[in-house]
Amino acid sequence: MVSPQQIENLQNSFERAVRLGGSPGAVSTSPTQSFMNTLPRRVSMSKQSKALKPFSTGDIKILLLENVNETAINMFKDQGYQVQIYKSSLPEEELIQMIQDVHAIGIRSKTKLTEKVLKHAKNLVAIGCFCIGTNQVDLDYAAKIGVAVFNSPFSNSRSVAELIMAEVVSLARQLGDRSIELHTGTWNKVSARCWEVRGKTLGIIGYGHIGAQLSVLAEAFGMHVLYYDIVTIMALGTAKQVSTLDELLNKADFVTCHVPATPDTKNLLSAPQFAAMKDGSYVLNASRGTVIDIPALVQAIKVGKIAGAALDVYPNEPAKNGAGAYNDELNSWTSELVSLPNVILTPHIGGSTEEAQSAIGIEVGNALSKYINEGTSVGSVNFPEVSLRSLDLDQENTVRVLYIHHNVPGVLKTVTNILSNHNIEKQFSDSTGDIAYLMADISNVNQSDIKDIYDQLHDTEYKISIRLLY
Ligand SMILES: NC(=O)c1ccc[n+]([C@@H]2O[C@H](COP(=O)([O-])OP(=O)(O)OC[C@H]3O[C@@H](n4cnc5c(N)ncnc54)[C@H](O)[C@@H]3O)[C@@H](O)[C@H]2O)c1
Ligand SMILES: O=C(O)CC[C@@H](O)C(=O)O
Repeated sequence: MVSPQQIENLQNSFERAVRLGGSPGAVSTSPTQSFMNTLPRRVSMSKQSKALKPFSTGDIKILLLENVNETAINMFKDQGYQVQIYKSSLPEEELIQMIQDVHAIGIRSKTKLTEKVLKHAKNLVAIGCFCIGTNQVDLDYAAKIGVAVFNSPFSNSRSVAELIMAEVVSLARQLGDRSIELHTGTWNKVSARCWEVRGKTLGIIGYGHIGAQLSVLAEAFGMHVLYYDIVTIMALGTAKQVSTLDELLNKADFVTCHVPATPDTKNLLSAPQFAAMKDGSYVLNASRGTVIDIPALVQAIKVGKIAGAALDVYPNEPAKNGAGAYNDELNSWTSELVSLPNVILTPHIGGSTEEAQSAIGIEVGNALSKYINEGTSVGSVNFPEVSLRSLDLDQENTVRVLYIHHNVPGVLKTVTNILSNHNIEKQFSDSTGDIAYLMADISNVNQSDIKDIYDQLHDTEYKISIRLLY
């Protein structure tokens, strides 16, 4: 039960935050309604935590592109952030304009956050990829300018695995072709080269979140599962890891790709790999468009080596939905591909289910909010993962220092010197490559000290960016 006194204490702490407003890098505000709604949960903890809610959240600008789910939109709006929403991605020039003054940007797989684009982001602290893949972001450059990138590593894995299973059955039964024929009035009741999947072998390239999930579903269909991965991974069920890609290609009836887009996976399946596959086998790709050499696949289908394919991803994909968007201008081989029999083409919908999108919205929305409000970088894909336990409610005049810097000797000594007039209650520092991130809670800080601390940290040689939260 929350006592009136407890609530009053909490409100007082926010009023104090409002009074501290105007310090560099952070201004304060009263708590938002959503935050107040969580009061009973927060204050019933045995040791009362002071949730940092340091900014004037009304000043935080978030740009959301590519139809990011409403779970995230609502979360940001509830916190009082200014949220700008677009259903599609933006052309580069427009993106450069829009990114200039936002504090966070949320994207999916289409928006390319290149060095050229990120150079124009003056206030950006975080990027949320509302998906699994992060190859659309220049992660190293983002880290170099102190921008943390978050994603949702497995919220849509099941959706992709289910789609692949559906496609395995559909390819085996030539379902796409039968459906198109009937839509145009042709009755074509055939069984030639239509198969059950029971007893057939599924070859999974990349046995991560999706590959492993798929393995379980395939075995439930009575399939044998082989997988190839660059690391040794424990098999689920009776699946077997093979030691070479060729072994998998030689033995599988269906080959499906679930690897990230990396230089090593570019054209992982090309003419030699199709040649190594069994006659009449099938190819599926719901990973990234660069993983399969599509012109080589077209050839392998034309000569009858490959009996069908299901593709969800392409080297170039349209920026938005619409008729005529998928054409030869986008990828020169489009007309040839669409004219082939038993080829299922989907518009990058592997992770597009209500369940997945809603879960991704919550996960990435939470990660961005925690990073903006508290500096917690846990889950970041390009940044040291740093977190400190919350401040206690009764910790007056405590400031959280977030200091991102180049990972060179002597920096911590300099920073500790600057903070040494105050009590460093706790601190945590970690580094990844050249980027290091220090989080420290310092107490006994008067309002008048804050600007001074900020200025001194700002003048340090190896700083990348600083935020002070209170
Ligand atoms: N179509 C969609 O809508 C959709 C949805 C989600 C994910 N994806 C894509 O699927 C990819 C895989 O997703 P995941 O969640 O399973 O990723 P994951 O990171 O959990 O698993 C990837 C696996 O691939 C392995 N791997 C990496 N390079 C390899 C190589 N050269 N050869 C063999 N194995 C290699 C890794 O060791 C890892 O086990 C993502 O990177 C993303 O690009 C697409
Ligand atoms: O939703 C998207 O745009 C991307 C889905 C998928 O490719 C992912 O990486 O999670």
